[in-house]
Amino acid sequence: MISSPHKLAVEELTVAFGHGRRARTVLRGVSTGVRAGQTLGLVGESGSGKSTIAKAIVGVHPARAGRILLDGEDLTGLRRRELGAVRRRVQLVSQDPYASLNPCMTAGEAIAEAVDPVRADARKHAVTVERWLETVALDGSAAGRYPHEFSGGQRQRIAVARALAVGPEVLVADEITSALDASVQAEVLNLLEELRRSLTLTMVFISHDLAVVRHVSDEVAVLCQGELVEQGPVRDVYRSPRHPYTRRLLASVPTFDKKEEAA
Ligand SMILES: Nc1ncnc2c1ncn2[C@@H]1O[C@H](COP(=O)(O)OP(=O)(O)OP(=O)(O)O)[C@@H](O)[C@H]1O
Repeated sequence: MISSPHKLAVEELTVAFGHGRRARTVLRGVSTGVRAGQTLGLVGESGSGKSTIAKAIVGVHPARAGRILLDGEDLTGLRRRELGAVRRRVQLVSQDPYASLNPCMTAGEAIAEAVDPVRADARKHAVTVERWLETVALDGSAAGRYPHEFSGGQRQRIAVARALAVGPEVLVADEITSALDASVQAEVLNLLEELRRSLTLTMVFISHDLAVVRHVSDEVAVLCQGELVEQGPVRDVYRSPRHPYTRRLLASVPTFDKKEEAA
């Protein structure tokens, strides 16, 4: 165990795809972290490696080098059997809820499976399923419907409910509102914020929308071509970015003038 101020820490993480001469390094020695109960915003242009970090954190992409620490415990070194329990403590919700929701499972079955992977019976877990659906402001009747029978915003709510039903300590939200209309986006974000507070979740919030990131995050980390160039309290980074890349990124959003940040 390593003592760290972070609930979740990423240390010198390198991720590459392919092998030999075809290998392509997508993340190069990235170090970042988020304190318990806080939200870390992760920003960077398209292709900078944000989703790759998210997937590496939940073990979808193996680390070529570096460590991912949860409460000081290195997840990259765990054996398969140990990994199962630990993985439940960190859940990923991504932009496309179809990626996290099985199209052949009803919302109720998906949530029941999250609660109890061994006996994923929606009827057995009906009360819990209904409670989770209500938590994300959906009607209990949603339990019997399939992902394609919901709107994009509703699907995203079910994906959030499914992830939270697992009982995670850390939620990694990867562009979860990008595909939604502005009004639905606000609803999902408000819901997420309420849940984060009530469940004292630690969150990694990935988005290309700098306004949304500023709204939800305590700290922000800036990724540029697979390298982390800056991290700090969100207000400081937005008000006085140190790295030229961060300055360029913020300058590309016209609403971020100094007056607004100073207010
Ligand atoms: N499974 C994969 N195999 C090969 N290359 C990949 C794979 N996944 C991602 N990449 C590459 O890694 C780089 C970073 O991709 P990633 O999806 O992490 O970026 P991102 O910052 O999340 O982008 P966006 O904002 O567009 O989602 C891209 O160049 C992408 O093509």
